[in-house]
Amino acid sequence: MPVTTFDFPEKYRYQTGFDSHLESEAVPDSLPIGQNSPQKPPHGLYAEKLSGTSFTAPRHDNRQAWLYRILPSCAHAPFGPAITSIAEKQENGGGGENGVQSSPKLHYIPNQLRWDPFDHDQSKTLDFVSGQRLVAGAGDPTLKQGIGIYVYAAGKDMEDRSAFYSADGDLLIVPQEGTLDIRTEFGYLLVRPMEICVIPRGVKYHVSLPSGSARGYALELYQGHFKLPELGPIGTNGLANERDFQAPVAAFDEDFGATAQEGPHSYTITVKFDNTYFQAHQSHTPFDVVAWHGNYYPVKYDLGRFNTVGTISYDHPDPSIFTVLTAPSGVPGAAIADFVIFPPRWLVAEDTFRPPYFHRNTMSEFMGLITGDYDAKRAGRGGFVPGGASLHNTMSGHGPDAASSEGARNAELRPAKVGTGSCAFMFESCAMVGVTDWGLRTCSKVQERYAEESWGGVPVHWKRPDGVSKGAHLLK
Ligand SMILES: O=C(O)Cc1cc(O)ccc1O
Ligand SMILES: [Fe+2]
Repeated sequence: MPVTTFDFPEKYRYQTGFDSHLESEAVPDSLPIGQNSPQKPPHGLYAEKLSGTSFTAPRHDNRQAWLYRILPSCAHAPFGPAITSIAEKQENGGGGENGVQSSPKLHYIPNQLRWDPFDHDQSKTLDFVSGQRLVAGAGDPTLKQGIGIYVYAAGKDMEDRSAFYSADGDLLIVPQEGTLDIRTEFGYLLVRPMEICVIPRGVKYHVSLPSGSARGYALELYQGHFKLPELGPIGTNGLANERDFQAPVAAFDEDFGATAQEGPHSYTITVKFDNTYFQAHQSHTPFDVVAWHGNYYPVKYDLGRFNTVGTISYDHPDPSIFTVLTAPSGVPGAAIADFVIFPPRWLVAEDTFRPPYFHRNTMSEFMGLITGDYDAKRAGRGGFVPGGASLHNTMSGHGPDAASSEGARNAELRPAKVGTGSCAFMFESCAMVGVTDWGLRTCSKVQERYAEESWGGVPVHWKRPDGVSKGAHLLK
């Protein structure tokens, strides 16, 4: 059989909508009309359903897609152990045998943590999958509960004729440097810094790097799916609008033999399954979906389109007003993962301490910086820097550092634009977040004096109304 690649000039043309029911066909009349499973689907295609929720999930949660493809996904040789487990990949020495639970050990610690920028892949030996490192997480993918927080650094494309999928969850990718050219079963997504994308659980993809290297952050959702936050009194528009989410259009290759196992080339399919990597081979391309429809599909979003709202009177609103996407935990109002951004915005609040307030939170806050700097944190070397991160875990006190706090107390409160040319983000979770050995030690990026340098110098301003100070300095 000849190997051809259809040349799709519209490779990066998208259709729009978040959790919409979309459909796309790369060849006209490939989608059956009025039914999903005709006796013989059009053009000799196979119909295959991809279920992102149980069949019986309530309508507003239900996520399913129908794929019309040249060969069904089941036609592959058995999976065997691949690179090993996440634990081994991270040089933790953890065991990762075929089928053995091998999530890395997580350290739950109350200290505030901040990381210098994570290393690039200078060696050019890591691709988007092998270049991922689990920094922190909570829960367990086998129970479909919790999250994994990753950083990635890649210096090469994934191998030709390879694809990856995660059975563990949906992956929210936040590129910090370098463009990701993501070929998915549903079509292509080009994702650049200041854009994000979500690849749903089970969707196969291949990542190449047009810019040669890439670095960024990712959050894997072991439970449920991201939604747009409720808008409440904000009304019908605002924050991230549905129409700004972009989904691929169908695109496919033809590379197969007369039967599923007689193709001319071998494709490697890698799956992350309970944080353990398995590989299987098949002799037909996994990117053979000619048409699809449904509401379970990968999507990208340009953070520059976020419609930021804030106070126009006084006080510092909670950062929940900056929520781009939220993944419910099951407890009303408590997210297992919120994705929150801090975009450029005007601050106009009167008689207000304008930076993020001093804070202890039952939710844990993992922050990263895509570009620029974050108000209330020291920028530059040793500070909160693009490509670095911080974690303020459940009930761990944090807030503006001493210099920012003093500056804000004394600032003249004119309207001021903050965050120009910058974007920080937060993965906020109702779970207590544990840190991996890699995150605590192996990466060697933890700033040992973060808390001391940030808050050790916070001055006492307390004045007793009676004018008598009992400060220790007076007792000496
Ligand atoms: O800790 C942080 O920097 C995140 C944050 C920002 C904000 O504006 C208010 C509260 C909060 O936790
Ligand atoms: Fe906070």
